[in-house]
Amino acid sequence: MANKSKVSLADQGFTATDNQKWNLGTEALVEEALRNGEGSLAKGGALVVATGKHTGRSATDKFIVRDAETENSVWWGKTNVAMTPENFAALKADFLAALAEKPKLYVQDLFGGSQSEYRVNVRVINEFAWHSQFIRTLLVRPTADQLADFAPEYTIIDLPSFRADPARHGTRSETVIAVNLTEKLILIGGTAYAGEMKKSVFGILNYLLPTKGVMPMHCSANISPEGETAVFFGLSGTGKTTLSADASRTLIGDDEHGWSDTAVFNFEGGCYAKMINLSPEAEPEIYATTQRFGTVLENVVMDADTRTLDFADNTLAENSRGSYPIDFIPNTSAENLGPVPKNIIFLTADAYGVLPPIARLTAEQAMYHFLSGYTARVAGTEIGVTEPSATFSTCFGAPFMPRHPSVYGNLLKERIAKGNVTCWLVNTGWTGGKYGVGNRMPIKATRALLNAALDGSLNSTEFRKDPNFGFEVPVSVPGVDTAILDPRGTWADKADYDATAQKLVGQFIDNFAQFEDHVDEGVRSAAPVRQSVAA
Ligand SMILES: Nc1ncnc2c1ncn2[C@@H]1O[C@H](COP(=O)(O)OP(=O)(O)O)[C@@H](O)[C@H]1O
Ligand SMILES: C=C(OP(=O)(O)O)C(=O)O
Ligand SMILES: [Mn+2]
Repeated sequence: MANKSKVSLADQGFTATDNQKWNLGTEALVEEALRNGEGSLAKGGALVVATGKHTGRSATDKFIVRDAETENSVWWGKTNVAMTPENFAALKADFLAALAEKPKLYVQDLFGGSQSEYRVNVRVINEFAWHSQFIRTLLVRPTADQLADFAPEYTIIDLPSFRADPARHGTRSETVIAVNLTEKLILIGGTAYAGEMKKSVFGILNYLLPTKGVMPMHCSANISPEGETAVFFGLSGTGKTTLSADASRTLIGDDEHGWSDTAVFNFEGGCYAKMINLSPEAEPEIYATTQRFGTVLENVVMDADTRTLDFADNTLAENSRGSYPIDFIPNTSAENLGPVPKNIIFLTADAYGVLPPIARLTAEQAMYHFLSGYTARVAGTEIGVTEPSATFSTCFGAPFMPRHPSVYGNLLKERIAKGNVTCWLVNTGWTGGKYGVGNRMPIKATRALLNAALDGSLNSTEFRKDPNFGFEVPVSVPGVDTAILDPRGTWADKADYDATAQKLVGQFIDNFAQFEDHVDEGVRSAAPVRQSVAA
């Protein structure tokens, strides 16, 4: 069969149908998906699919096998949850039995990582053609020559129809993402959310690269016309993908990067953008990707007759997504890298409306915020529930970081200490009051503030010190409504602002207790300050 690898599934010890589709390209995979009834075509040619129950990652169903390899190298706790080798063995046996039953399989041999010295060979075995299309879009596609002698190092078996058994497999539910770093095997079952696959590969690289002197980062990255790189850290929904796609800057990538001694490089070959309320005016580059063949749209609602897309419709998911090859964005780096960064941005979507839209951080404050990894989620979809809830996810990506946060933190510390980098905190969340009272920060305002920070012009303006957080906040920025720069001023009820700010300060301090012993006094004293607030 064309494109079949020199290492067969049988060579890997897997029993499988002969009906294997190896390294199919976009046209063949989309045709397969349509023929299998997995999805339909939208106006312009994008493939539209629905995932069913799981429309986002199942963070609480993810496990790492705890064995000699991982016992002392993984940071066990709430996010990295252990699976016993015995449970994994049972799960693997059941996965292989399920695999043997599939009438057809899609296999892709891909790279995790764009740079040859820092990448892993990943084989992904899929039940769905659209998943095969997704992962070959998101990972890096080998050339024909590279495929000819490709040997898989890590293997992902992705079977959405598999149902895990908590009694037999030690899982929490029927859904499972089980990572075995010794066997170099990842088993994904009971979910059709495609993002699990790409974030699993991210987890492998986050495990491996610190030992090679590379800092792996949950961030987007782009380059100014002058050749200066900026990286944008942030948890899901804070704006990495949105803000990194900017016609005036060259995109390196939207989600996963490594910072070596000489460069910031992409791990991936594609992007995965949020589609909810996507606006052609605010996000023209991303919108354009939805109107063409090769893009996969996950849980976007479409009119069956006209095939027009309705990005405002959240009936299938709030987390609707579009995946597309990186070169669907007009201005991208051909080498998938840029120089080491001049600016580091921490994006946070503060639903409390407490943080300013932009603040400049000292090196110690940057470490404090990196280890904290704050964002705030809106309270959910229940009517009348308007209280936001704080989320602290260390390194702005706890679910993907197998090692102790201090491993990643120390890599950042070394890099900041080399100098020549400015760190910023950017609130893409609420202004004019908390969620339910105020509004989401206009994308235009965020972009204008970022541009001023990144072109250096902001550095020469006047700053004030934030009384709660101690960082510096610009007083006025050309082209931006001065009023939004001071969040307290945007709140109708100042006492409510002060109380809400102090509530958030308290949550930061409580969360940071776990890191106190891992940082020096400088970072400890970069904490926000508790103040007595008049009742
Ligand atoms: N000021 C803002 N900055 C960035 N994104 C914003 C802003 N206001 C609203 N949004 C919306 O928030 C979402 C950010 O999502 P995305 O960029 O995909 O985040 P991430 O890549 O960090 O998960 C998008 O749907 C975007 O349209
Ligand atoms: C794909 C994801 O990443 P992000 O939301 O950060 O873009 C995800 O968290 O599932
Ligand atoms: Mn993203």
